[in-house]
Amino acid sequence: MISINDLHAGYGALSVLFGVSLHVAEGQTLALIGSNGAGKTTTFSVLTGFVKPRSGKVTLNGSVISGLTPTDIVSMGLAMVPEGRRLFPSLTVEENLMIGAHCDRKGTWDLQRVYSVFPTLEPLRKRPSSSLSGGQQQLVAIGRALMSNPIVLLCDELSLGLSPAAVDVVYTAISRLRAEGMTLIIVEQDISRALASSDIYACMRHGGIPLSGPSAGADRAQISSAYFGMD
Ligand SMILES: Nc1ncnc2c1ncn2[C@@H]1O[C@H](COP(=O)(O)OP(=O)(O)OP(=O)(O)O)[C@@H](O)[C@H]1O
Repeated sequence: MISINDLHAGYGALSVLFGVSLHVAEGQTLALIGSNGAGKTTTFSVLTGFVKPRSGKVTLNGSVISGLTPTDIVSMGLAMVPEGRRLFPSLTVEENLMIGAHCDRKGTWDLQRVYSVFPTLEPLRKRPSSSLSGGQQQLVAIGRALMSNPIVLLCDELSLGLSPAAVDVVYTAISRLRAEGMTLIIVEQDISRALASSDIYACMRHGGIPLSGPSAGADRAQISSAYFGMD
């Protein structure tokens, strides 16, 4: 479904990614975990076309997407829920959702399907997004990304700044999407939450992936060692 092969990337003189390779099969959820500065956001920036890789290749459903523009990458079927949600506060829920549909990619996601998967949004559809709770706003941000009919959805730190109750709401939404067969890559700092919400995990450190594997039965101590760089 999505394959990332030996990706190297950075900013000017700074090298950040040193040979990142990941593969996510159709319907799988990958949790990308790692401490601050490990390179998770940079990986997402390369996947979405905002940072050009220095070398390496990303393929989506067999087509090379690395090096394409962000607009072309969305059209090819890769969408992202950005850290901090980035909704238009004065626009209504429905207007925010419709922004995701502008790429005109054909598929089964439309307003009706978003409301059926996230039923709490429908009664709020005429409300400005700024009047919603943090958890509800995160659902709008996820719904907006779905409106582009992605093959793969990237979610960057969905729980950041949310109350524990709101985080539960958001991860219930993620489990619904998994049940719908969506292919997901989530960045999540909470290791327990990340493992509980994914099929496979990859632990990132210093721009590489020292540890990866199935989430079920993953060795927490080994992950903590890779996460914090302990031997
Ligand atoms: N736009 C940028 N320009 C220059 N350096 C950057 C830029 N964005 C990130 N970096 C640097 O790249 C490295 C990796 O950062 P990145 O944001 O990818 O890590 P991260 O794992 O997502 O961490 P965090 O959880 O803090 O977002 C860090 O050293 C960071 O300072």
